[in-house]
Amino acid sequence: MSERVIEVVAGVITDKRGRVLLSRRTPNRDMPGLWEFPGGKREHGETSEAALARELDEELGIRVTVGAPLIVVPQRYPAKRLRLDVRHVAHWEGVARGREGQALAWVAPDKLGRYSMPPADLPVVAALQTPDRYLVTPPPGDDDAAWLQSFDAALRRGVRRVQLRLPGIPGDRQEALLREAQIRCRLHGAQLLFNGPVDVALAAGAGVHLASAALQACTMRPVPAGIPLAASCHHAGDLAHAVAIDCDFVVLGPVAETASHPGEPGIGWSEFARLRETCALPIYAIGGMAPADIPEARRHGAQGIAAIRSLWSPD
Ligand SMILES: Nc1nc2c([nH]c(=O)n2[C@@H]2O[C@H](COP(=O)(O)OP(=O)(O)OP(=O)(O)O)[C@@H](O)[C@H]2O)c(=O)[nH]1
Ligand SMILES: [Mg+2]
Repeated sequence: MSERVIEVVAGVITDKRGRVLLSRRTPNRDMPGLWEFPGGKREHGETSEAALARELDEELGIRVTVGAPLIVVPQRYPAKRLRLDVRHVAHWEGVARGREGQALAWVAPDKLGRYSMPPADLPVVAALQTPDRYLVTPPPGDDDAAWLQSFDAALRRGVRRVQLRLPGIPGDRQEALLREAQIRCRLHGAQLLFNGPVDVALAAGAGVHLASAALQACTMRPVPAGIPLAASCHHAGDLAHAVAIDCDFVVLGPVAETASHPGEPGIGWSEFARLRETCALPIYAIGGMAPADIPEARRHGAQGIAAIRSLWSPD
């Protein structure tokens, strides 16, 4: 698809209580009735900051200082392509009101999911609500106690989402490690997803991470809503299938070359962003990724990074 990409900039405006401002699209525009982050199209020659300040004045009557970037979402809709550049608003002055007749709502971040929003906003909401890094566990070797100590250390360093992946480990040992990992995740308020049999994951109170073959074998969501479901994706077909079975998020890659597959180049950021356009899910970039890559990942529409080495034992 080669048609022009519409550049849109939107703001995350928060009040003193941490609530986020949403604005409702009016009946005379596309996607009427959906809630969105206030903002609009960047004009020719305008910087993103200037465009956002202008739009927020026109639409809400407030004067703003644009803050840190949150995420840039490349998104393809049936009749157009856009790049939604979302910025935090660092400071604002005035009284926000719907100057174009639109309804406004101040929404607590954990309630954003209750508002129907355009597909491009799903990754934005995920970026506000959920972790920017997803640890994939390395195999335990022959020392489970040492492995669990490293697991604890990763949680202490701030990991809050974990895929437990233990290839080649016998079932009973795997289940014991899963139980121990779940105890530790609960202590730290972290989310655990098991890359293994669904019944074993559910019995341990964990979510499910589907390897790409397991994803393709699923014809419907294998766990109830409320139990986290993720999948590993390598191409557009995987992403479409993940959407069809209603995954909560996915990982996509390899983006760069990895230590485990030397000599195999990754898909790179532009291909990542191209694949990202087609699907409205939070997507972690995997393959040679480290926390230092998170800003770049966010600029290409990723939720953040998924990694083994760099999140398990940082140098
Ligand atoms: N402002 C904003 N636009 C979004 C979001 N999500 C999203 O898909 N869009 C899409 O991005 C485009 C932005 O258009 P807009 O209608 O706000 O543009 P605008 O303020 O310049 O208005 P105008 O072109 O009607 O004068 C629309 O196609 C809109 O559906 C979002 O969170 N905020
Ligand atoms: Mg607008």
